[in-house]
Amino acid sequence: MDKITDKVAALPADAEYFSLEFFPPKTQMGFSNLRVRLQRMERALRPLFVNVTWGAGGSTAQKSIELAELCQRELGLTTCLHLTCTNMSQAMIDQALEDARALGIRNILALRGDPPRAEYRDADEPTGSEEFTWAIDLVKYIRKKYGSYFCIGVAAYPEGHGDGSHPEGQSFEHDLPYLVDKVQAGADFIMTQLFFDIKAYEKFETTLRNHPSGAFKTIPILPGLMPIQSYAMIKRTAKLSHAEMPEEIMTRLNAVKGDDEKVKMVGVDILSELIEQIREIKSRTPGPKGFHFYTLNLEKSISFILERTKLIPDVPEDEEAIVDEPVPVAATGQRSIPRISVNGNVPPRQSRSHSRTARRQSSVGSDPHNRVIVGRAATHPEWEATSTEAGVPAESINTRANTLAISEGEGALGREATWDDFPNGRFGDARSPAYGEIDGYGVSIHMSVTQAVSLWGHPKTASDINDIFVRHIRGEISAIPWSEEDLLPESFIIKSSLEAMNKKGWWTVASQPAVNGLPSNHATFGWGPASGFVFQKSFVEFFIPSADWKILYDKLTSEENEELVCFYASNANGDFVSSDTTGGTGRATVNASTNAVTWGVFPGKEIVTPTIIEEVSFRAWSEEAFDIWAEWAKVYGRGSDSEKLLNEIGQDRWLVNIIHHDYVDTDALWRLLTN
Ligand SMILES: Cc1cc2nc3c(=O)[nH]c(=O)nc-3n(C[C@H](O)[C@H](O)[C@H](O)COP(=O)(O)OP(=O)(O)OC[C@H]3O[C@@H](n4cnc5c(N)ncnc54)[C@H](O)[C@@H]3O)c2cc1C
Ligand SMILES: NC(=O)c1ccc[n+]([C@@H]2O[C@H](COP(=O)([O-])OP(=O)(O)OC[C@H]3O[C@@H](n4cnc5c(N)ncnc54)[C@H](O)[C@@H]3O)[C@@H](O)[C@H]2O)c1
Repeated sequence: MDKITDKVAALPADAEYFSLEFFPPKTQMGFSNLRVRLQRMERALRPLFVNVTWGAGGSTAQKSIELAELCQRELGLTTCLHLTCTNMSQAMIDQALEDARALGIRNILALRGDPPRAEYRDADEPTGSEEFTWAIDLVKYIRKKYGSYFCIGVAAYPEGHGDGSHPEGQSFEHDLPYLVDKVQAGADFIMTQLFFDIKAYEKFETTLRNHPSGAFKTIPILPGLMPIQSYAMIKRTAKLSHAEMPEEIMTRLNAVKGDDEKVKMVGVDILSELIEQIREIKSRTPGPKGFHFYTLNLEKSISFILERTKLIPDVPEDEEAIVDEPVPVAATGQRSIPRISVNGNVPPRQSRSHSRTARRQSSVGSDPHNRVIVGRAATHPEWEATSTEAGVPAESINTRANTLAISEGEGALGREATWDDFPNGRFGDARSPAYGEIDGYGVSIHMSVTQAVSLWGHPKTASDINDIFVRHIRGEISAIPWSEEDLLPESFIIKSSLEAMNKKGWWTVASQPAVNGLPSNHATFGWGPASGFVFQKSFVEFFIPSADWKILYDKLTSEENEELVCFYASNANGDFVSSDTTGGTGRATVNASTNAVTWGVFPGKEIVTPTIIEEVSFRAWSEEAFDIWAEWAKVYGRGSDSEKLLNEIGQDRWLVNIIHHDYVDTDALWRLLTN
């Protein structure tokens, strides 16, 4: 029984169940580490099913299928594959559905993805192919082609969908008729966008359940919930998802915002309370009650929340003795999809008890406040073993392990689970399964054509692009395709240097100024626990024309500078060069460098290094950074001047990241680059 609706129907009427969403990790090490994490989570948390995300436009197609294969076939988890339908060819959709079927996957979350860039879809399509403009087109297509083989889910938005699809603005009322259509076209269940505003959710579920069409009377509706992993992350994600953060929640988060560990703990409280409130709303409709969690590939917060709210189902006595026989899969990177029959030869799993009255009692309690051991060195068995497996020399891992402080604690997952303190952002820990993603939906400029054009116009020359970057530095436009937000206040002190770089066509996408020992409660630079001191090395990441890069490279590798800077650079063809690989200037080639560029010293703790720049994370990010040129180009019509310009520019640039080691001379990097 692998269709979600069959599994839900088999549950007792008072049962609760939940699903966990994962995205394909960005690095090989992340994938290996996710495998171990998934095994742990599946055994300890027992989700009814798991979701695997799909990069908009098919950007993660192969990796998503690989992860779905791991979940469904190796771990035997009921898996729901997300699939988008815009900005990709019908052949890709067909391939994904065939792959899913071959793997024994019976559930698809049918999504639109990014707003369609219409002219791109038609280009490589044979005439007579399907039109995919909205998610409903995919729902209909799957039903037409596969009948009832797949159980189909669709997305819904308690606070309205917010990408500018509706000229009237964003609201649930605008979306409602289209949601009715999606369900009437054959959707079997609904999963919602993340939200924190319980009133909005109450209105959403009540309106659906009482809708005169009767379309939503009994359909499973799974509210989407995102554990709060860090203050900056949740604010960014809520903004991207157009989810309102109620004042009461913000007040609680603001009170602890400088201290990541406290933010996570308050986050567990907030989510647990939200679940209680949802329970009250759901109690008005008979039948099992489901919850969906956006895990962002992280494990600790979610396990505390599930334990606290007693959502983890009990293990029925007759299942205690069952040993799951994993189905072998190919190693990561060597994709092999066994062509098995439609019904698959995957051993059926025993049904599990999801009754509210038969919940597992935690052996360790459920209060994270008592169980977080702060600041232990991250000699984490999971990281070490699997990172070595992923090809990283043990020696370099140990160096990292000694400097990285990951808070460990127990809980449903046991001592092996980790918080992954700083996985996100481009300069987080590339070994973490969660590294480098904010939603798991792949490369995207996260906006409609109309919004993109209103921000960036129709650039026709490189100097138009200089203007866009300069205006972002000045705060005159709120985003560039590589950075969806205004600059942080910390960038203000290097604004004139950044402006000077962008004016000469060195387009900056990220940076930080040097800091030499400011108090951890400093208004602009402070972070971490009280009474500490924080430090930063200056760095800047930017696109530079090939011709300029040749000159700058010589400068960086000159005798005068080579000991003072580290750099990483790559282009759209994947050529890579770094200060580790230069040789030639007297310095022997050394092991891959690891640059802690932000660190903090706190009473009673080892040094904490939240931001690290190294080759593996730079390479993973730079591939995406170049894809973003192509994403931006798609905003404009095929063959248009802007499209041509952006595609050409993407080809002629290098992306360079330069770190200056002299953090005491806070102006050193900027003198080097602007003189
Ligand atoms: C649970 C969940 C999981 C997700 N997973 C992924 C993922 O893995 N990968 C990814 O890239 N994205 C994912 N997304 C994001 C999703 O792709 C985007 O939100 C996308 O912009 C809309 O997708 P949809 O399926 O809701 O689209 P649709 O149902 O097509 O709706 C999009 C908007 O268009 C409107 N609309 C629909 N039909 C019409 C019509 N005929 N005429 C006019 N307006 C219409 C709707 O009201 C809505 O405002 C997910 C979202 C959710 C909630
Ligand atoms: N695709 C990915 O893998 C990925 C991963 C992480 C972040 N991002 C995106 O990249 C952006 C940066 O994320 P982050 O977490 O690494 O860093 P961040 O947003 O914390 O920014 C890092 C620093 O760069 C500065 N900065 C921002 N824009 C700049 C610009 N145009 N020029 C110079 N400096 C600038 C900021 O003020 C800040 O000091 C975000 O928009 C994020 O969504 C993408």
